[in-house]
Amino acid sequence: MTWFMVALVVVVAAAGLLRWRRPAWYWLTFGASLAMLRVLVRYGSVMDACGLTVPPSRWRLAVARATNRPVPGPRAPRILRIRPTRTGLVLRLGLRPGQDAFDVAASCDRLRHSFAMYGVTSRELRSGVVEVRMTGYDVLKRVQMPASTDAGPMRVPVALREDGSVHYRDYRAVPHALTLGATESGKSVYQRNLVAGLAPLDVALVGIDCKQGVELFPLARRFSALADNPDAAADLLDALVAHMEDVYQLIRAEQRITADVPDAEIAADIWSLPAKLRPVPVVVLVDEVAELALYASKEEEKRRDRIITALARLAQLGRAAGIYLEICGQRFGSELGKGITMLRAQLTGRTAHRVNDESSANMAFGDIAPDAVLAAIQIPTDMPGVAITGDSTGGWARIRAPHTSLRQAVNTCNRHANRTPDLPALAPFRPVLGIPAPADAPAVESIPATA
Ligand SMILES: Nc1ncnc2c1ncn2[C@@H]1O[C@H](COP(=O)(O)OP(=O)(O)OP(=O)(O)O)[C@@H](O)[C@H]1O
Repeated sequence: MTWFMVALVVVVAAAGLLRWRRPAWYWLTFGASLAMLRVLVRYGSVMDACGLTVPPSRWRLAVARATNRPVPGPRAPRILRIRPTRTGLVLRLGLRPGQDAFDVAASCDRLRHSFAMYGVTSRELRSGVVEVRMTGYDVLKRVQMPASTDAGPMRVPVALREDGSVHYRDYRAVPHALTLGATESGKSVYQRNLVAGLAPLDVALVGIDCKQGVELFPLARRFSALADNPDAAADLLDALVAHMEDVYQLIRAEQRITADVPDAEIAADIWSLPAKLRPVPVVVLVDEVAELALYASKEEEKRRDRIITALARLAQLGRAAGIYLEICGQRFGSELGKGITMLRAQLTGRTAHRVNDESSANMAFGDIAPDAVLAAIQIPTDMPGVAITGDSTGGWARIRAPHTSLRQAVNTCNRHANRTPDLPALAPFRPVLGIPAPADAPAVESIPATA
């Protein structure tokens, strides 16, 4: 038995050294320490080969000459810290004079091959310090979120980034977001992860699901208001605008500005109100947004204008009142009529799942991160759930949400049903719980008689 264990350890370690395919379990057992050894042993020569070294400084040359010692070699960035993680390694490098973060970013692919890692990415932490993240295997193939994450009051972990770090949806940093993707690209699973992440928090969930409620109604126990058709959605959005105005009145009443109130204590949004007075924040999830913007008659056109105006007002003014928009759809461009591009401009967070054409990717990233457009159209069809996420800083990353089934999301919502707040303004839209009446089966045409 002992010999068998020794042989197993040797074979697995050899697999790592010989660069065979390394799955996640391999990485967790041996990979991290072997990779750390490999990086430390080869660091100087790899950096030199990748063009990440600088010639020795003048004073070092002078000291060598004065002391009659050999000429010092080129110098690589200093390793400030090396840390093994669940998915790979994180290196913190101190740049030498003359180097910049772009040099390291441009060499990531060379570093990946040289250190035999699956992926290497870099980002500047502060002037002169760059963080290089290395992953040992494809972390997006089968997403496993870490057991502990850095969640916050309005910050939920929703996906894993390709560099192994957790992708958060932080409503206070990025209040409104747009999620696009072709059919079967993984939008609903992403939205389900969001709902499951928000369910345990002190937040009201409001849903508009124009697929007749099939995605959001099973999660109804955790929702304070739901609408499953454009008529109900128009009324619900008007009620939300009225709620927003009430919250603003409350903030005004609490400001009580006098000469002796320090600037920092003047409330300008719900988060600066005392906790006992603070209205509960509201996250509005809209699935298949294009359905709200389509119309076939004059009446429907009026309803459409009402919906888009209310959404634009919530996007413009909602943040301070604690109302956050999460809009999902297949396309969201100017062909949906007036007001759409104005509304889109307010949606800071952008996520694009697989899209069928460049113009759909442009709707998500054309105005903020043009190089993310190419990445979005390259997502393969056999990887549903993989998405590109970007923000107004121009940065973007490849992410994938863990596969959460509808059953798991329903269980999470039911477990936290007692947290569902009652919002008087939205009371008429509170979902009625119970088993819905069976729907009539679609009529089947009789088979024509044949001779
Ligand atoms: N993160 C993921 N990991 C693994 N599989 C996924 C992931 N996301 C989605 N899928 C799979 O992809 C398929 C489509 O997902 P989903 O229903 O979320 O797509 P969609 O974009 O909402 O499609 P539609 O617009 O037609 O409703 C599902 O079978 C789902 O199991």
